[in-house]
Amino acid sequence: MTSREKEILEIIKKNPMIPQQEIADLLNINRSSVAVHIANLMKKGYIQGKGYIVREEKMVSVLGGSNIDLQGFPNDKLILMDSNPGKIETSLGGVGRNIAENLARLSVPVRLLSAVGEDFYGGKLIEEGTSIGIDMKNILCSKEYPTSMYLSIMDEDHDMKVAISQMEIYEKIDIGFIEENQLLIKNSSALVIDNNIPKTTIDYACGMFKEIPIFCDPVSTAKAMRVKDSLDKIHTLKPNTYEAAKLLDMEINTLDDVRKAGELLLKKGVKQLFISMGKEGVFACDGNKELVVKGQPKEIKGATGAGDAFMAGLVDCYLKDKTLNETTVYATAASYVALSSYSTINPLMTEEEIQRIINTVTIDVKEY
Ligand SMILES: Nc1ncnc2c1ncn2[C@@H]1O[C@H](COP(=O)(O)OP(=O)(O)O)[C@@H](O)[C@H]1O
Ligand SMILES: O=c1[nH]cc([C@@H]2O[C@H](COP(=O)(O)O)[C@@H](O)[C@H]2O)c(=O)[nH]1
Repeated sequence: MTSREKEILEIIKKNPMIPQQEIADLLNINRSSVAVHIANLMKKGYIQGKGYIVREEKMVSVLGGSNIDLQGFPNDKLILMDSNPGKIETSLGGVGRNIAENLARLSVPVRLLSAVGEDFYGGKLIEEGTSIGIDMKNILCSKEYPTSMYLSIMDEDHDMKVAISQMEIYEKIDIGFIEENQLLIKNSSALVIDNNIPKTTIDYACGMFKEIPIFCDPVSTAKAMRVKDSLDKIHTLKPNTYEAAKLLDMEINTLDDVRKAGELLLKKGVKQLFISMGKEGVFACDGNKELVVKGQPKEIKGATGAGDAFMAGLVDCYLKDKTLNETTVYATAASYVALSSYSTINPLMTEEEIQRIINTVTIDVKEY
C-alpha cells in the first residue's frame, strides 16, 4: 500500500460514506486521482465495497391520546332519560391518534407517542394504526390501566349532546416517557401535542423541544388550561371558541370577541392561531393577518373528528410552507372530508379529496 493509499484508507475508516470530492479536498489532490487510489485499494482487498446509509425521513411526532370511540346516533328526535332506537358506531379515536391517522392518510410520515392498555382494544389500536401507516413502535402498553374510551351521544342533527371519557391511562405519559423518547422527538419535523396528557408533561415537552414547531390541540374545555403556562412555546394553537374562552377566562359570543381572543393569545406568544367555530367556520391570525374562512359543506354525517382533520391539514400545510390563507382553506376542506363520514376519520381522506372539495365547494375567505 502506498502512503497516499494509507492516508485515504484512514479517512475512509473514519467516515465510510465520505464523498470522493471531500477526500480530494482534504488531501489537496483531484477527485479522479482519489478514484484511482480507491480502485487500487479495492483491488488489493483493503476496501470491500461502499455502503449506503439512507438518511431517515423526518417524521411528525404526535404526543397524545388514543381512544376507542362509541358514538350513538338516534333515529329520531333524541329523548333524554329514555332508550332511543338508533345506530351505534364504534371507531378508533383520541385526538392525537386521529390527527396521526389523518396525517398518515395525507402521506405525511408520522409516529404516535401514546399509551394503551394491555387489552383487546389496546392491541386493536396498535394493529390498525400500524396498518394505516402510523409508526406505533413507541406506544406505551400499561398493565395498570385499560385502554381509554370516549362515549358520546348525538342528537337528531348529529351534533354531540353529551359525552363521557375514561382516560386515566394518560397519567402514564409522564416526564419519564418524554425522556425515553426525547431523541425521536428532537429529530421530528414537527411535534403535535394534544391536551389529553398531563399538564406537567406538556410543560416539560414544550420546554425541551423549543427548536421544533409545536402544534397544540386543547381537546376540551376541561383540558384546555393544561397549556396555559406554555403558550409562549406553541407555534400553532387550535382551540374552538369554548376552549379559547376557557384559556383566556373571557366570554366569546361575537366575532369581535373571537378577534379579541386572537389578539390576546398572540400576545401570550402563540405564533399562529386558529379558533374553530363549528358551522361558523374558523378564525385565523398570525400577527400579520386576520381571516375568517367559512363554507357550506355538501353533507354532514358526523361532526366528531372535524377538528382533528382540521389540525392534520394545518400540519400538512406547515410542512409544505403554505400561506395563512392557503392553510386555512385547506384545513377547512380537510374538516369537510371528515364531516362527510359517520366515523371519526373518513377513510377517504387524501390530499386529492381535499383538493376536490376545494374545487367543488365554495369556501369564502374574509380578510380583516
Ligand atoms: N356543522 C358544521 N358546518 C360547517 N362546518 C363545520 C361544522 N362543524 C364543523 N365544521 C368545520 O370543522 C372545523 C372544526 O370544527 P369544530 O367543531 O369547530 O372543532 P372541534 O371539533 O375541535 O370542536 C370548523 O372550523 C369548520 O370548518
Ligand atoms: O377528553 C377527550 N375527549 C375526546 C377525545 C377524542 O376526541 C375525538 C372527537 O373529536 P372532536 O373534538 O373533533 O369531536 C374522539 O375521537 C375522542 O376520542 C379525546 O381524545 N379526549
